[in-house]
Amino acid sequence: MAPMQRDLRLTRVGRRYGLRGPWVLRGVDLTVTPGTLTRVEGANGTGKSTLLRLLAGIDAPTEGRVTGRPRTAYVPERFPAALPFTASGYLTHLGTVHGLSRRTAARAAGEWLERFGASAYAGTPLAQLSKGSSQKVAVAQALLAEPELLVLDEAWTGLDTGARAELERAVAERTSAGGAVVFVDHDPRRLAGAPDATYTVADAALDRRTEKASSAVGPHTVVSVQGPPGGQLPADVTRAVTSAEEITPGGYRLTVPASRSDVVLRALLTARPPWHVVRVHPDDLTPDLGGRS
Ligand SMILES: Nc1ncnc2c1ncn2[C@@H]1O[C@H](COP(=O)(O)OP(=O)(O)OP(=O)(O)O)[C@@H](O)[C@H]1O
Repeated sequence: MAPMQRDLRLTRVGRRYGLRGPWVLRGVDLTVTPGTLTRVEGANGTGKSTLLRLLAGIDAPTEGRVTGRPRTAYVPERFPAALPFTASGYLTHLGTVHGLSRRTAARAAGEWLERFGASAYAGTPLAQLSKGSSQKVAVAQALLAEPELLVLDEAWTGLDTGARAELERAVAERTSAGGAVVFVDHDPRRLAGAPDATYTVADAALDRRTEKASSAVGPHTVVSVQGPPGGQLPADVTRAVTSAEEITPGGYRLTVPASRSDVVLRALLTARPPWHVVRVHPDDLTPDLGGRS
């Protein structure tokens, strides 16, 4: 499956509804990088869904530019359930729209319904599904597309515990595969600690929370690795490290928060081809940036 190729970028983006409507968003600059997870927060009615629709490409800005559009899938806050399809018929249809053969699409539809514990409703017309079950179909249609960018607007709402966990897993799979995920969720514990960036929408603007603060302090480990000259570090590694310094062609010195060293080592060793881990040692030289170590 193809990773996202380049950054999606909003430049001085503004959106208002109607000619004289108030600016819901104005002067928004935002870059979404391949392999990253981005959280968007904000009080009710501040413009989170508006921002997500712009990112998903289903709405256009009133002013400003959007560049680098990846292949995108979107789970809207409200899923249009009144379509004349069964759950599996709908997913299979969408799979073929995404270029899958009918047979492959039907198999993928079945697999996603099973992952979300919705196999029993495969043959049920969408209009007869409960809210939670139709939410599972909304999520499955987005994941089925194996998108480069996945945009989730309150996608966990209405899902049962098992399906909620499954969606968190699917998000991690997308970012590991080099895709990007942007989400809004009212539960602050949703994917806590995982986002690479968190933005708050307020007063039509976007504030970036100082992120990676927790990774800049505390104990670090230095990992020396060797890959092929010109080889790209796996996306999971780039996401987790505090710094990556190329010392020789293909030879990197990675400074990794100790809490993430397992993740980094696993990603290096399971990469194809795997990276050679030359040395792992605690870093005594990392400046203490205010945290106690
Ligand atoms: N299609 C539309 N037409 C007119 N106004 C709209 C439209 N969509 C959103 N708005 C207005 O834009 C503002 C921001 O709405 P938006 O749905 O983006 O906020 P939100 O932060 O997602 O809200 P919530 O947390 O309640 O879902 C609101 O004042 C809303 O009424």
